[in-house]
Formats: sequence, structure tokens, C-alpha cells
Amino acid sequence: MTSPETSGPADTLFIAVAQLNPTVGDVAGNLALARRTAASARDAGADLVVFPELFISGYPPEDLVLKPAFQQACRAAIETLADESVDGPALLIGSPWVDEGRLHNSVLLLEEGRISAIRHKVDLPNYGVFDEKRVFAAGPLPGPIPFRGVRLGVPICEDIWGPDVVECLTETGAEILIVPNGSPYRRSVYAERENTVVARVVESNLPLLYVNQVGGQDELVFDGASFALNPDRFLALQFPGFMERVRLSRWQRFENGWKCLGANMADRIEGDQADYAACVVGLRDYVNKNRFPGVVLGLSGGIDSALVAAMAVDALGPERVHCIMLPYRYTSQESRSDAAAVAEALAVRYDIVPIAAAVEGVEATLAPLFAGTRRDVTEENLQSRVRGALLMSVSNKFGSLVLTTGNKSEMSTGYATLYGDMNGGFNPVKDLYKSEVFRLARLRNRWKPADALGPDGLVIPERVIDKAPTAELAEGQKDEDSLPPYAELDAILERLVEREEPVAKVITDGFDAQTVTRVERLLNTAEYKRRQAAPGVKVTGRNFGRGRRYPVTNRFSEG
Ligand SMILES: Nc1ncnc2c1ncn2[C@@H]1O[C@H](COP(=O)(O)OP(=O)(O)OC[C@H]2O[C@@H]([n+]3cccc(C(=O)O)c3)[C@H](O)[C@@H]2O)[C@@H](O)[C@H]1O
Ligand SMILES: Nc1ncnc2c1ncn2[C@@H]1O[C@H](COP(=O)(O)OP(=O)(O)OP(=O)(O)O)[C@@H](O)[C@H]1O
Ligand SMILES: NC(=O)CC[C@H](N)C(=O)O
Repeated sequence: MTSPETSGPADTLFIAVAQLNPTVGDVAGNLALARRTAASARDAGADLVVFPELFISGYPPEDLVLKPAFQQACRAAIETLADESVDGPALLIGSPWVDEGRLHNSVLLLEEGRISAIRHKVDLPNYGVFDEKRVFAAGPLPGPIPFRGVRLGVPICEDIWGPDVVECLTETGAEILIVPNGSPYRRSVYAERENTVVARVVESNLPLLYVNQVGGQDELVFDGASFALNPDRFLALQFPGFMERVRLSRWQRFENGWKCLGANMADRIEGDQADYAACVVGLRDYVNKNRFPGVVLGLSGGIDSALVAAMAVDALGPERVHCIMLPYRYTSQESRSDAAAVAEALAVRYDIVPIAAAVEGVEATLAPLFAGTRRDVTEENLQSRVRGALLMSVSNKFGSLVLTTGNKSEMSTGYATLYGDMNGGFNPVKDLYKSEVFRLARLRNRWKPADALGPDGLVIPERVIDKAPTAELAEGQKDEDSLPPYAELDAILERLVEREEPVAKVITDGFDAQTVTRVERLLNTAEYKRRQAAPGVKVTGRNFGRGRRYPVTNRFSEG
């Protein structure tokens, strides 16, 4: 342990890494969480506690941060924490900060009852899901922050994704790099972060502590997975993904510089497991941070609603999940028993609400208007719309949030009914293609996240996974009557959506020309539906929502 009185630069530092889940806009709650963390870090003997990016406001605060009252609330919270820092530990904490009339994304060092240093983010990300240039002004290139005789370089998140800020910090004498982050999960993120951090560590020859937030914020999920890398690229610290954790790390000065000696090593889940955990955390935080008592969903006996039900139970526990089977004349016996089997395996409340009277009532009401017309997709969609209306009524009556279940293949092609099965407030599988829904359902039958509240073992019966997908809106209907087989559809969509490949390239790579052209047309025309769709968890590099923003009115087509 070091203290300011033991003069001379410190040779050892105890740094508490606060991988926490703040809530956007909840300044009082975030302040309370920072205060509790500071108190327990003090008891553990920390010199310094490091919080993630913009901890006091929550990240990303979007246009909320433009409100002067919000800026003032964040500033007041920081000043309170600074006042309280008299007995230590020091806090390195992120907040929006107005400096000379410009609003910055900043980090502040609070110690000995005052704000002893402020640094502003230099590189404001403005691509993909990020819009920081819209709300923040860039800061000047920073110098290190002196702390107990040690020069701390504090680049903020995107500041390490290029070489300039770290180069400047190194040239001005930084000895340790400490990076507060608001870095959201996407499948490729671990490789991206590793490449970035290794590059900065090699260029600077400095150890780097990467502190990321955890938790869901609308469609983004932050995975945490904080870590420390020493100059020899040795991974000295690894926190788990998708859960809060606060631990002390020990840093030591050697002849050739500083090193992290921390021993907190956790397994970091990846691949499908990480996707599943992201969906669960995103759903849990959306429901809890928006203060819903629970969720309700239509359970059809199909795989999409079965997977959503499993995710909901893992997120919230069975007592907060209500599943309703809404059968009509096209609902098979198989679907009825499969839905019941899923509900039983998940131990959720399960009701059966037949929709015939409502569907037939609406049909009779419309009969004079529709006289002389043929039955078509209108009557099919009516079934979906009646289900949507009934689920929304349950939501109104009991306050539960309706979960909608359309996967990314359906969202891409418009294969869902507007104001029908698209009704709902949140969609945990929105960014998963149908082929991935199958994979995650199989995965959930043999594995669940460590903090999942659902039962172990088989929760989605094999038959639900193996049978041919159907909307059951007409006799004998199968999805593949209207859409290309999912394996082919998803491979084409992945190229058009995630990779933004030209149609001509997808065709020369061996996909059927007519199918590719049709899929491109469906993708373009369905934008109007996606604009009205509920938000859902982002897991890919490019999700519908913040990640891919196309015009609705759009005459361009490559086909
Ligand atoms: N550019 C635009 N901007 C704004 N609104 C626009 C629009 N173009 C059409 N519209 C409106 O949208 C309506 C058409 O959309 P909508 O009413 O949804 O109907 P529509 O897309 O014609 O039909 C729904 C499709 O989804 C399938 N489905 C439904 C339910 C579940 C599943 C499943 O397996 O999960 C599949 C169903 O088999 C059918 O192929 C038009 O009548 C018009 O009112
Ligand atoms: N009979 C039903 N009872 C309850 N909900 C239903 C029923 N049919 C459809 N739904 C709801 O509408 C959504 C769209 O379902 P649909 O069967 O049309 O296609 P799907 O995309 O294959 O979904 P799933 O795999 O869940 O069946 C379902 O996920 C479910 O939430
Ligand atoms: N908050 C940020 O600056 C995030 C941007 C960064 N490239 C990331 O996702 O990790």
C-alpha cells in the first residue's frame, strides 16, 4: 500500500477495476453505485478505483446529454464524489463535462476531496452504432495524469483504436495506460479488441488496463470482459463477460517499468455462448431498467417463440414470464403439445386462449366491405393481428412487456405481419438469423450462462427444433413455400447485410441469380417494416436499428 505521506513515487499501486452496469439517465443510482464501490474498494486497500466510460451518465447517453439539466446533474454527482474522496481511494470516473462552453466525454480523477485532473476524449467514434460527434466536442491531445508520483495515461475507449493518442501519452512520459471503455458486444469484438490493444502495448511498451462496462442499454449489450496486458503481452488480468465484477489488481514498478501482477483470471465465453448470454443480458436489463414486472409472449410451438421463452426465463426467472398459446383452426395438434412441453420444461405460467371468436368476429364485421373479394393474405394476417391485439391487451391489463419473436431472416425479408406478430416492446432474437436460432436452441439444451435463472437441461424439445418452420396461417403452410431454404437465405443475407457485398459478387460466388435478386428486393422493400419494429439485442457486426440505417423511400436496386 502507498499513501501520499510516504513521499516519493509509489512502487506499488492497488487499482480496483470496477466492471459495473450503470443505467443511462440514472445519475443518482450511478452515484450510489460508485459510492458503494468506493467504500468496498477502500476496505480492500485500493489506492485507485477505475470506472468505465461516462459512468455517471451511463453510456451511450445519446441526445439526453445535450440537456443542460442533465449535464448539471452529472457535474453535481462528480463534485459530491470528489468531496467524499477525502479518505480515499482516489476515483478515476467518466462523466459528460462542460469546459469553456464545450461539452466533452471526459474522465476525472477525484482524490483528497477535490477534482485533481480532467482529460477529454479525443477520438469521438462516429460510425456503426456510434454518434459521438453529434453530441460531444473532441478534446486536445492529452498528457499523462500524475498520481502518487506515477504518470497515468488515460485514453478513453476509441482513443486507443488509432495510434495517435497513445503515442502522445507515451512521448509525454506515461508509465501505465488506463482505458475506461463503453465497448458494446459484437461477435468479432474479442479479436478486434485484442488486435487493437496489442498494437498499442507494443508501440508504447507500456502495460494497459482495459475497463469495460457491462449490461444492456436498449439494443446494445456491453460485455465487460475487462483485462490487463503487460508490455511483454502477458495477459495479467481477465474478467468474465456479461457480469458485474469489482476486484483489486496489484501493479508494481520494476527497473524497466510497471507491470500488473493481478491474478484475477476468469473464463471469457465466446461464439454462440456469448451470443446467447448477450441476448439474455440485453433482455434482462431492458425489462428491469424500464421497470416492467415481467414479460408476456405468444408461444406457438415453433422454435422462435420457444427460444425467446427460454431466454426470458434465463433473464428473469420463470415467475416473471407468461406464455400464451393462441390457437386457431390451422394450429396443429403437434404445435399445441410442443408449446405445452416448452412451457412445462421452463416452468412458466401457460394459458391457452383460442382466437376463433375474435377472428370470425372481425371477418364478419369486414364482410360487407370485402364483399366480392377473394380470401388472401389479408385473412392470414388477421390471425396474426388478433394475436397481437390480445397480447397487447394482456400487457395493458397486467403491465407485462410483450416480447416479439421475429428473427433476422424474417426482419430482412418482411416475413412478419405489421401490427400482428411484430407487436411488442422488445425482441431478444432480432439480430439472429433463423439458422442461428436453431444453433442457439440446441446450445441452450446443453448449456446456460452462469447467472441464468432458468432450469438446466433440455428445455426446447427436439421436435420443436427438427420440424419444418411454419407460420400456420393457412392449411399446410411452410415458410419454405414463400422463402428460399433458410440455409441459402441466411448465407445470402449475411453477404448483403453484414458484408454489404455487391449482388453481382454474391452471384459469381455461386448463389442462384434469381434467388439473390429476389432476396435483395425483399430486403429493400421491407425497410418500412423494420422502421416500425421493436428494438432488439445486437450481436452481429451490423444490426437493423443503429447498425444499419437505410432510407425507407428508396428506388435503388442492384438487381
Ligand atoms: N413503403 C411502405 N411504407 C409504409 N407502409 C407500407 C409500405 N408498403 C406497404 N405498407 C403497408 O404494409 C402492409 C403490408 O404489410 P403486412 O400487413 O405486414 O402484410 P404482408 O407483408 O403483405 O404480409 C405478411 C407476410 O408475413 C408472413 N408472416 C406473417 C406472420 C408471421 C410469419 C412468420 O412466419 O413469422 C410470417 C405472411 O405469410 C405474409 O407473407 C400494406 O398493406 C401497407 O399498409
Ligand atoms: N398459435 C399461436 N399461439 C401463440 N402465439 C403464436 C401462435 N402463432 C404465432 N404466434 C406468435 O407469432 C409469432 C410468429 O409466429 P409464426 O408461427 O407465424 O412464425 P415463426 O416465425 O416460425 O415463429 P415460431 O417459430 O415461434 O412459430 C410466434 O413466434 C408467436 O409469438
Ligand atoms: N465508446 C467507444 O468509444 C467505443 C468505440 C470502440 N471502437 C469500441 O467499440 O470498442
